[in-house]
Amino acid sequence: AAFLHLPPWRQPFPVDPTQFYRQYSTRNQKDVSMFPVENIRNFSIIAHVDHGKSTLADRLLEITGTISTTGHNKQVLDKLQVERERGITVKAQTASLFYNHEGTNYLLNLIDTPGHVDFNYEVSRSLSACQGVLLVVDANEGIQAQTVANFYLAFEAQLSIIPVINKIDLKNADAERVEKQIENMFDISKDECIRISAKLGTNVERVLQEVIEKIPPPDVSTNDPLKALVFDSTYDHFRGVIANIALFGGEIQKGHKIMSSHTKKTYEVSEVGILTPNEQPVQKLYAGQVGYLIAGMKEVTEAQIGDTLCLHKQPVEPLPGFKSAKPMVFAGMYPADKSEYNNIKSAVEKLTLNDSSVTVHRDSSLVLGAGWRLGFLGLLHMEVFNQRLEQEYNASVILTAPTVPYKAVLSSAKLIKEYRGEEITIINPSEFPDNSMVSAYLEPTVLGTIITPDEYIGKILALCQTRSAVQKDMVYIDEHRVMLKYLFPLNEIIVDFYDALKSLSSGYASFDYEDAGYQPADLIKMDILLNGNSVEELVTIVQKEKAFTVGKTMCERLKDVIPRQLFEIAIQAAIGSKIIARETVKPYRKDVLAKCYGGDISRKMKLLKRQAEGKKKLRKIGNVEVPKDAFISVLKRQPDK
Ligand SMILES: Nc1nc2c(ncn2[C@@H]2O[C@H](COP(=O)(O)OP(=O)(O)OP(=O)(O)O)[C@@H](O)[C@H]2O)c(=O)[nH]1
Repeated sequence: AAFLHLPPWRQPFPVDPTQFYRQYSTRNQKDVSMFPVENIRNFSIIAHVDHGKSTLADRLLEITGTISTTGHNKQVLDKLQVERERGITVKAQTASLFYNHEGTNYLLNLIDTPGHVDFNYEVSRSLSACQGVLLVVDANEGIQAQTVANFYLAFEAQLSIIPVINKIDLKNADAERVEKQIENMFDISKDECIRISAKLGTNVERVLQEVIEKIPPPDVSTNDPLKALVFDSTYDHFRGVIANIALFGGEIQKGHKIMSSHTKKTYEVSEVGILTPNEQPVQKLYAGQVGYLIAGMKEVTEAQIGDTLCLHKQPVEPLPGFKSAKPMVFAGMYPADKSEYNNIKSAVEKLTLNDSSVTVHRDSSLVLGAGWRLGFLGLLHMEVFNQRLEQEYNASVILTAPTVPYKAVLSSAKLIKEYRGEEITIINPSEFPDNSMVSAYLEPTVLGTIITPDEYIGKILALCQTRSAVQKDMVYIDEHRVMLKYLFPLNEIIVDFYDALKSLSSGYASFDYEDAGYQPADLIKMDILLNGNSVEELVTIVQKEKAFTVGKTMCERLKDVIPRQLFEIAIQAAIGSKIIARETVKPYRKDVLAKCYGGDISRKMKLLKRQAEGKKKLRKIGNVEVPKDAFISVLKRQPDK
């Protein structure tokens, strides 16, 4: 009561957020009007994978009383099941924190970001709603490839960067070395680094203070017309589309009639709120704040990420949208059971709303029926998407071997009716145009960054050479660590480059890449035949000079994954009508039941049942049965251990 004469934002903030809600809520609706723009900070945590973003986020949530300290809060912001299982953040999540600093109450909006290279796109999206970032670096591992990539994303977006050195509790922590790296690489004085242990909570409070002191408030005004950037959206089975928004002007509340600048469709707002990290309705959201909005958007395509929402009667100049994500890896997806087509179609639609970086084209295969050709940001992205389909939507699908988008320049486009343009993009190898129609092929390339302890350089150079990579740069970032830059054909790294790099460097080398455009390539189409039948899903585009090796490896791999059957199976790789490699799977010698001597019926039944279950996971090509997961395992250059 002693503070009641003070304006609301000068009042000491209760540590328990439930008190806050009691104090500032009317009929269960929270009120965030007590935070003028100058008391708002919007920031993100960026880091290399596993350097501790999620753990730091948990501590920040606890210190600010957003979540209780009693329960075990392990990576509260990682909500998806795949994220908990794989221990990686896939989908960026947002949380509003309340914090009192030197007598003033602040509203801090924390936007969690994924660390893996495939999800770089989510990082830049999160950054567009922020004015600053915490750049977290592991005190033991030091700067890694993704640290560099993330630093530049933040730097180019002109955000304030607060370097945080995490895990100082580790025995091998060497904060000083990491500070030197930061000074060297990013030109940030080592005095600016904060040394913390997110696990133990050491110095984490200091991080909050720096967020307030070093990151500027958003430069916006409530007096301007409403301008809300949709920076993320999720689909809820019961409530429809929930859009995450950052307000660049004006205010928004229930009942407002709003319009999408993109589609010009209008909606009535039914709820606005903040994320703590669960949805908490508020009466109004004000310029500078970050929160969510529900406005009766039912179609998954309505809440386009990057769209600007405004008042129906007050159209505004839309904010610059996001660079749309560019898919780097394509694969065919088919229902494992054809009758499931419609269920899977709706699951794919819902998942792509949450993950708009996936592109979807309808496709069909002779054997697998109707399906889709999907574009992903990378192989992990593809696996995560597949896993989410299975876990969240109970959908069972067959994924074909991943490929990159090649281009072909047609020599006489006018003569080929199907292709109107001179240059076509091929996202499906089975549609690869014949060499006789093409004057040049082009393949996508990436500029890769590898950071490694110098003892592994020899092995890494050799690996890069086998991947047709061209060295662009090599610098020492401290006495023992080297940063290498290579230009790779994208195709050479999508499947297993990262695994190979990790295993030859005992896990110490890190890798990140960015798009580097197209380059001419000498390409050719290779078929895989099983007893003379071409397997559409295994058609591969290869560099001419590598055709023989790739064909041989694929045949050998297939031999390992195709079970013996009643007859001999010939596995062949062919270019046109020329066979370039062959392996043979010998037929069964014994009947599985021979061992049972006709006596034990229950044992016989068990064997037959096991066989029948095995069959379900097989699919027929001609007369040959192939396990469904064969496609990915065949394309890997190194078999799974
Ligand atoms: N010893 C120690 N371990 C930590 C600390 N902070 C995080 N860790 C551990 O490091 C691992 C990775 O932490 P996360 O918070 O999941 O890392 P992340 O950066 O969010 O990882 P991604 O979401 O995969 O990008 C976990 O096992 C944490 O328990 C710390 O301060 N000290």
